[in-house]
Order: sequence, then C-alpha cells, then structure tokens
Amino acid sequence: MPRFAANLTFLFAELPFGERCAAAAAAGFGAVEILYPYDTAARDTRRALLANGLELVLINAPPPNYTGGTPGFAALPGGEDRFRYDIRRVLRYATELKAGLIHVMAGQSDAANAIDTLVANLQWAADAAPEQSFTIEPLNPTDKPGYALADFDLAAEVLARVDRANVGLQFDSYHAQMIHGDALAVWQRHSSRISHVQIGDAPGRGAPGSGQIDFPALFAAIDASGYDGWVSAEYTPATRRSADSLGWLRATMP
Ligand SMILES: O=C(O)C(=O)[C@@H](O)CO
Ligand SMILES: [Mg+2]
Repeated sequence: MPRFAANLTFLFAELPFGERCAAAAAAGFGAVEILYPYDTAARDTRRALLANGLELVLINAPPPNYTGGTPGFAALPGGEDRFRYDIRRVLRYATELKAGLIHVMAGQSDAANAIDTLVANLQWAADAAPEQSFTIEPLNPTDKPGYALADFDLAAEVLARVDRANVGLQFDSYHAQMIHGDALAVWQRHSSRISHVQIGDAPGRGAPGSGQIDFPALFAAIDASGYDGWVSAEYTPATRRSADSLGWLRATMP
C-alpha cells in the first residue's frame, strides 16, 4: 500500500495552522505538505513538524501573490526576474523546513513562447539548486482557467526538454481525471516520470470514494509501478472535521 501524507492546506483547515500538524499525526499520517508555509516563521513550522514526528514532503513556489494575479511566473515571458526572486526565497524556506519537493507553478499565459519560457526557467531552478527536487503539476482549466500547464502529455514534453534529474512530474488524481477523463490511464502513461502523487476524487475534489476514480485500482497501479514516494491527500473534506473524512484511509490500510 502507498504511504499516505496529509496536505495541511486542504485537510485540517478547520483548525488554526499551529494545530494541524498534531491533528495529522493523531490521524496516523507520517508526512504532510503545506502549499504556502510563508505566513509562519519557518522555525515555528519546523518545530511543529519535529514535535509530531512528521516529514515535510512539499511546498509550493512561488509564495502567494496577495494582490491577486497569476499563480506563478515560470511560464511568463518577461517574468524571469520575478521567477528567480521567488525561487531564491522558496529555497530558503525549503532548506530550513527540510522540504523534499518544491512544486513550481507555471502561471497563466497564452504567449506563444510560454512553454519555452517554462523550460528555461525550470532549467535555471534545477541548476541553481541541484540538491533540491522540483515538480510541475498540470492543473485543470475549470479550476485554473488559462493556466499554462493544463495537460499531462504536455508536461511530459516539458520534462523531456528540461532534461534535469531533479525535476519531475506531480500527479494529482483529481486534475488527471478532470483533464483527461481517466486518472488511471494517465498514471499508466506517465508513471515513470512521476516524483510526487496527490489524491482527490473527481468531480468535486472530495475524499477518495466520493467521485468517479477507482482508487483501489489506482493504489494497486501505484504499488505495481514501484513508486515509493508519498501519496498526499489533497481534497476538500465534506465533513466538518477532517478526521471524519478518512474512511478511505482506514479502508485502505491493512
Ligand atoms: O491545486 C493543486 O492541485 C495543487 O496541488 C496546488 O499546489 C496548486 O495550487
Ligand atoms: Mg495538486
């Protein structure tokens, strides 16, 4: 069975941030991801992780843009300076938090050279921090209209062009199902380049079992592929308490 992590931006969001690590550990998770850890001093987050015996799997780049605007700059021609500034800042957090992965968000762009820009920026980040692993994640156009990376096959082409061992594909079952209509088929097509997994059902982005995805088949395929990273629960619980949405986890664990 996969090793499951909790995404603390989605799960346990009913609790103050400082209490989420303890709640995840109490629910049986061994690792967490925090999409935007930038509002809390890194040493406080690190302390909470250590106190609860949790590994930090992943954070997102860039920090949120509080004035609104594009989610990320990696695919924005002309945004290279901002991209590099953000990556340097995220690297400081990742180092202090010992975050295994940084998800680099592409941003919204329909420029003809958006993908060329994405490739060049990812190469820059990969070379600037060769010890750090990065991911890219296709996001579905219903939730993120205009996002420059909205297709897993395109993401595979981008990774082939980037050609760096420390940049991989982030497979999110919710986005895979929304974009391509068959998350399992996407897994089978791209498992060799996947370095991180997130799960949520589709449509609706609820807990596994709430939608169309065959999670027992997906978990079996993940195991059969030899993937040994974390599988992070990234869904919106339908229950008031996130802990009450974990029936799928109890059913999955032996
Ligand atoms: O929305 C998702 O799915 C994510 O994993 C986020 O990192 C993107 O905001
Ligand atoms: Mg995701």
